[in-house]
Amino acid sequence: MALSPVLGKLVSKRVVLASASPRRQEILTNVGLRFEVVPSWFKETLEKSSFAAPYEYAVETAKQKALEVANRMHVKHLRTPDIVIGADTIVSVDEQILEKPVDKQDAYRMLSRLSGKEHSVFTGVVIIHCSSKDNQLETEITDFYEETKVKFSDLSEELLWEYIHSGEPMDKAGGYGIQALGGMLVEYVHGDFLNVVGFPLNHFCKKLAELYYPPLKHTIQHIKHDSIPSVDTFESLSDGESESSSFKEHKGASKLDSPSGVIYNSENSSGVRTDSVIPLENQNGVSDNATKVPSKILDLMDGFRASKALFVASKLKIFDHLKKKSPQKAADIANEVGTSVCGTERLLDACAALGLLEKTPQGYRNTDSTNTYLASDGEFSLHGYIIHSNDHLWPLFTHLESAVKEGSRQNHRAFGKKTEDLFNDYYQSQEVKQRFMAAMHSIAHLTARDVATAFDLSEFKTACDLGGCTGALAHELMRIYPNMKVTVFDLPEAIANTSCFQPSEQCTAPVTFVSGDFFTDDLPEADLYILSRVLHDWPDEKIHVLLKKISTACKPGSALLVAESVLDEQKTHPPRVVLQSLSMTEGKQRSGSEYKQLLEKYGFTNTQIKITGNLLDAVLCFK
Ligand SMILES: Cc1cn([C@@H]2O[C@H](COP(=O)(O)OP(=O)(O)OP(=O)(O)O)[C@@H](O)[C@H]2O)c(=O)[nH]c1=O
Repeated sequence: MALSPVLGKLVSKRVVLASASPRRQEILTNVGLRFEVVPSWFKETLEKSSFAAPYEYAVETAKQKALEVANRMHVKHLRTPDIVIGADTIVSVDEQILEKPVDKQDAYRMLSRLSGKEHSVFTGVVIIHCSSKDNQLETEITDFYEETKVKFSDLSEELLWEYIHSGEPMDKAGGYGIQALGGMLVEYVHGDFLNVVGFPLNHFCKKLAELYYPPLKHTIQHIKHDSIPSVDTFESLSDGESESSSFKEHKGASKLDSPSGVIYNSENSSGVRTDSVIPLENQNGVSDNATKVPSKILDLMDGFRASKALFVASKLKIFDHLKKKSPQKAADIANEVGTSVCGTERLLDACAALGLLEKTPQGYRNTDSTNTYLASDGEFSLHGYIIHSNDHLWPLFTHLESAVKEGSRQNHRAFGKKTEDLFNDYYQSQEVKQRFMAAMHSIAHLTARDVATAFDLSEFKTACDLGGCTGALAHELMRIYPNMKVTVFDLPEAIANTSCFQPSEQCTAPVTFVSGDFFTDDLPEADLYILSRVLHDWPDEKIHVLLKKISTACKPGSALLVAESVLDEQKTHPPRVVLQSLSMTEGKQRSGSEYKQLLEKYGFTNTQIKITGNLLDAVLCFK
């Protein structure tokens, strides 16, 4: 893809996204940018009336968010990032600035104000280049904003409330998400769609192009433009140039201090006439028709190497060793792990290249996210799921060609077993059972908070998590809703092995574990039943038995909470979920409307869907 040359400039840098917004993370991840997420603690409380224009407020808020993270990392974590990116999205209507609603009433006020009208969405973006001199943080700040105009249809009260009850508005500026259900409210969009979603990617790439490939004096011509330079400014740039043209060497020629005398005007996207400068060719003299590197395809070609490097480093517990002691040299790690020095060094370098480790002259060390997600004792460790991916999914995926030809799961080829019964497979050996439970625990623990808070569940006094395995979600529910009693109902083989997954500090009443088979045994009584990562695994006949049973067990007013990754209506997004389907289980991944239809068939109504931005979404329906 043509965007890669400029993003490629960031590959060797420690890039930090100072934002908790899952949408920003996704937009940047989707174009292959590698970065660490450090959400900002800056409170969005700047006095709005002190800004002459709404975009100035968004830019200043973005700047404060990013500066807070840069300072905190420098002072507290003693790790100065190279680049911190901050952003702030606001909605502006009738000269008012709307941020995220504080509650449903607030969402109602915002959405009724937007109904039938055109409004502007501004995202302010700040790119901070950081360095440390004499232990002082030095920053060079680049900022810009983007405006997109959006018009809503007239919204009926009923539609408005139904939308608010979906839970979608709550973490979104203006109280809507154009990328999901909120898209249905929109009559037209003028401008960059991704800007509305939370990050103006196109403008960001242009800005980087401007910073990293500043035009040289002899190759520029002055042209009058109606807007910012065309996308060719960065599309035509090859990545083949040497590192000497990186930002550091060229920063003198950037807008901050331009030796060529070229001043880059402050930009806007709303058609204000500005003088701007575009290069006739990039500074390598590479012409526009030079071969472009299809980076997305190359990334896909190499994806298996990256996955396997992660799997092997996890299996060898390298991240655990580095969490206990760092920095460490390759030879020391090889010695501890019992591997070859040359092989270990290559693996460690690969992990550093992938952004999982930092390589310093003193040795290798984990990044913060590696400590959190990859060390096996990290609070939100994915270790169990990674080992499951290596030992179970990898062999299955090596037979993908046969799976596609035959349309069936490849257990027999991958494991020499004819059985299609996933759970019998898993529970036959103690080792496989523990691995499978650790994998399920990883995902359940990581997603528990978002699933438990997707809806206000405080009205339910008793809940039963069917197939709740280690009880990760059950514990989180009891922590969040202290008046709720939660039972986990799962196969005896699973219940017998839950003890090592229980939280060390029990700050709530204990979760009750009951063993049984949800297809054949009576279900424990509850006001709220939960099916987390169950429905996608089973064929329709089994789902029929299960949902019929739950529906019968539910009293009027009881509810069912389904936690699954919900596909978009086209069933091509999120790609992670679409790819999961290739395992060829007898079940399937479903879109929001498919879940709604399925649940309605069993007498559940008022279905609400919350896309959480985490690995699992939540669907709540009532009997
Ligand atoms: C209009 C619109 C907004 N959003 C989201 O609204 C949040 C804005 O809030 P923010 O303060 O800029 O960001 P945040 O989520 O609080 O994160 P942080 O950067 O940590 O402050 C961001 O999430 C955006 O995606 C959507 O997802 N879709 C839309 O159509």
